[in-house]
Amino acid sequence: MLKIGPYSFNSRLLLGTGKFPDFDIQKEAVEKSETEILTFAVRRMNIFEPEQPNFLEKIDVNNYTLLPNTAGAKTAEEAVRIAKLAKASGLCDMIKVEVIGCDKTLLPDPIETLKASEMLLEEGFIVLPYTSDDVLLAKRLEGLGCHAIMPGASPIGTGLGIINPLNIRYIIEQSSVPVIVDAGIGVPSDAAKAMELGADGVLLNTAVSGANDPVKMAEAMKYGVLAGRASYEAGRIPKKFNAAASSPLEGMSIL
Ligand SMILES: CC(=O)[C@@H](O)[C@H](O)COP(=O)(O)O
Repeated sequence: MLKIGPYSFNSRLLLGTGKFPDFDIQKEAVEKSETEILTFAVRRMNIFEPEQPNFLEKIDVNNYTLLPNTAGAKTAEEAVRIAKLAKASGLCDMIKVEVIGCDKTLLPDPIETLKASEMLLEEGFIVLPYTSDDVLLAKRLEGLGCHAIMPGASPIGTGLGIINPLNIRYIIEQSSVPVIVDAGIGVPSDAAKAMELGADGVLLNTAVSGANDPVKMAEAMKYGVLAGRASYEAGRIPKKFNAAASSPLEGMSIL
């Protein structure tokens, strides 16, 4: 079970909803992924204009927990404004804090992310900040009371996978709240790697929406997350630098 604040989920895969070729493929991919949490940019939603086109229109949103995110915010104040808008429109009280500090790298602004998280916690939100893989910043965010920490594997949309597994491992080891590796996942083995490191979940979007076959990739990601989690729970063998026969012959007579 993935537990975030008062919420529990069976699936550990969180899926972004943007950039799909069309709404039918989006719907099918979401279903195949078996995700229970969908994230979307509040700014892209016509939340106060139900008659306008809705980019989740094909999805039965009652079957999912919607995780609004503050994409587009460049300051803490903007992020808080977006989060309040989401709450006012009746969306879930969970918020993914995304305050981008650089248009080229799309890396999160650490200071504004920290500020926004603090302000949103004071407002009673369930706060999930998207952060870099900075170990000390992750600790500071947890110290504020954030309900989960979402370190990036690599910059959004790059599909480069986990650039710094050691930092992700440190963040996981020190954290007493769920760690969800977010952004930069390219293939299911990246998602599996995150889970093998001990992540509680993985959030991804582009790897599925941009795949040649998004529906098949959504299913593959589901298995990647499941395999990685099972491997983590099973406990891997230690890495060794000396070979050890898989079928030891000691004590056996050679024919
Ligand atoms: C959808 C969302 O929240 C993105 O900002 C997220 O970080 C996913 O990144 P990828 O598209 O690289 O998976």
